[in-house]
Amino acid sequence: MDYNQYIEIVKDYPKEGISFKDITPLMNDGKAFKSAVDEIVEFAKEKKIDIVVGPEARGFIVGCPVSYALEVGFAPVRKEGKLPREVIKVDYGLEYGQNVLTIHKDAIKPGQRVLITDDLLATGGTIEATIKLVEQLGGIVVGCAFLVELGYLDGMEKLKDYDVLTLLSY
Ligand SMILES: O=P(O)(O)OC[C@H]1O[C@H](OP(=O)(O)OP(=O)(O)O)[C@H](O)[C@@H]1O
Ligand SMILES: Nc1ncnc2[nH]cnc12
Repeated sequence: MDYNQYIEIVKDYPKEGISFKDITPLMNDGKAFKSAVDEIVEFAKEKKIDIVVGPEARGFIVGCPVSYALEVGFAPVRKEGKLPREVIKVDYGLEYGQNVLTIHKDAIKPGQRVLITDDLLATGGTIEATIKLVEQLGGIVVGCAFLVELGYLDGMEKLKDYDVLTLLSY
């Protein structure tokens, strides 16, 4: 499916100079959303995934239906201060800021095969931080899947050693 028509581009949001790719129209359309989730599930099917990991907040939207379809669990990666039990954390930068991501220490067992999902790959700061968290816990990242990739930024460079699926590129 061509997902291009389901992405709204918003100029200068959230900061001047940023061309924001709004994925909410894609989620609003049942057929397009299902098709996108199905493509990620197909990508993941042969990888023997044990658990899906997604970063807050839009990574949850993509990751949860994928984990449901694969019949595996989902582990949330959240911004600092949001997870209630013992966490490990990583600092990271993104297209419009700086932040800290965390994961519960017991979210992933050593040796588990992990699929990471997010809505969009921009600078790659978020995915890089998420990979670090998973690998620090002993997880094996066997795939990363995104709805959208911003090819004019160098996020993909950070994923050279990983198997990556993106459904739409700008
Ligand atoms: O490749 P990067 O430069 O790291 O950018 C991509 C990330 O930025 C957005 O999340 P954001 O941190 O804005 O949070 P949100 O999902 O809560 O809106 C998006 O959902 C990705 O996770
Ligand atoms: N340009 C962009 N559009 C939507 N989400 C983003 N996350 C980081 N950069 C983004």
